[in-house]
Formats: sequence, C-alpha cells, structure tokens
Amino acid sequence: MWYYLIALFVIALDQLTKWIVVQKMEYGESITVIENFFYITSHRNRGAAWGILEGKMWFFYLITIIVIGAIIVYIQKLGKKEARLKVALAFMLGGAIGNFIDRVVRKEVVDFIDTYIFSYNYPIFNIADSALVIGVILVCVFTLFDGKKESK
Ligand SMILES: CCC[C@@H]1OC(=O)[C@@H](C)C[C@H](C)CCCCC(=O)CCC[C@@H](CC)/C=C/C=C(\COC)CC[C@@H](O)[C@@H](O)C[C@H](O)CNC1=O
Repeated sequence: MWYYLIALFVIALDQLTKWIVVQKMEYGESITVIENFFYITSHRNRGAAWGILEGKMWFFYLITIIVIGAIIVYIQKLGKKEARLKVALAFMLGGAIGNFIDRVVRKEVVDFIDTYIFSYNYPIFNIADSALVIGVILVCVFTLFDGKKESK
C-alpha cells in the first residue's frame, strides 16, 4: 500500500513545481541555474515527448488511463515480493498521473527543466517525465536482472 504514497509524493512534487513555474514565471522566461547546462524555462507542451501528436488530447487520455490501469494491475499482481519493482512502478504511476492532471486541467503539460547535454538542447521536461523515465529504466533493470538470476 505504501507504494501509492511514493506515487502521491511524485504527483505532489510535480504539481507543486509546475504551479510555482506557472505562478512565478512568464511563458518563455528562462532562469540560468548552471550556464550552458541547466536552465529553468517556462514551457508548455500540447503533445507527448518531443511534442509528438500535438493536441491529440483524447489519445493521450486513453493511453494514460491504459498505462495507469496496467501499472496498478501489475503492482497488485506482484503481491509481497518484488518491492524494488513496485517502487519503480510507483514512480511511473506518479509521473503518468502528474502529466494526466495537466492534460485534463490545463489541456497542455507544463515543462521547465531545460538542459543542454553536450550542447544538444534536450527537450524541456518536468518532474513527472523524470519519474516516468526513471521508472521505465528501473523496471527494465529489475525485470532483466531478475530474469538473469532465474536463468542461472
Ligand atoms: C517521459 C514520457 C513523455 C510523457 O509521457 C506521458 O505523459 C505518458 C504517461 C503518456 C503519453 C501520452 C504516452 C507515452 C508517450 C511515449 C513517448 O512520448 C515516448 C517517450 C520516450 C522516452 C524514453 C524513455 C523519452 C523521454 C522524453 C522526454 C523526457 O525526458 C526526461 C522529453 C519530454 C518532453 O518532450 C516534454 O515536453 C514532454 C511533456 O512533459 C509530456 N510528457 C509526456 O508525454
């Protein structure tokens, strides 16, 4: 049950940071945190990653509800074991719900984490995206790792 507290924490942090950006920054305003590496830039995205499928809100609602449903079923199925895997799924759950709230309430997603990786300006993202990507990576690691363990 406490896995859902992790998801709640991700949602709260995501929504709080987005609220601060919307309240305290003009659209397009950028604050330098680390020159040439990390900026806080107020940005909006009506699409998914890299702005793909812009404006297709119903598609995003459908996909997100499926993703949320699948994660909850998976967490329930895992039962007592696989605590690490459930933590990873909770991160994904929090991220998916965080962006879902934006899409329902604002009809767009608030982004503000603006990074330059080897001078490539990576798409501006948010806490929910970070939780999703970290969750996806951890789920892959834990399922691959456990798969290797069983195969021995
Ligand atoms: C993180 C998934 C994107 C997130 O999906 C969601 O909400 C889920 C729950 C619902 C989507 C409708 C369905 C999944 C689409 C999958 C996808 O798109 C391919 C993703 C690959 C992934 C490799 C693992 C790249 C990651 C990229 C970015 C994040 O890097 C940290 C850049 C984010 C910026 O473009 C930012 O503007 C995006 C904006 O915040 C809206 N975010 C979303 O749509």
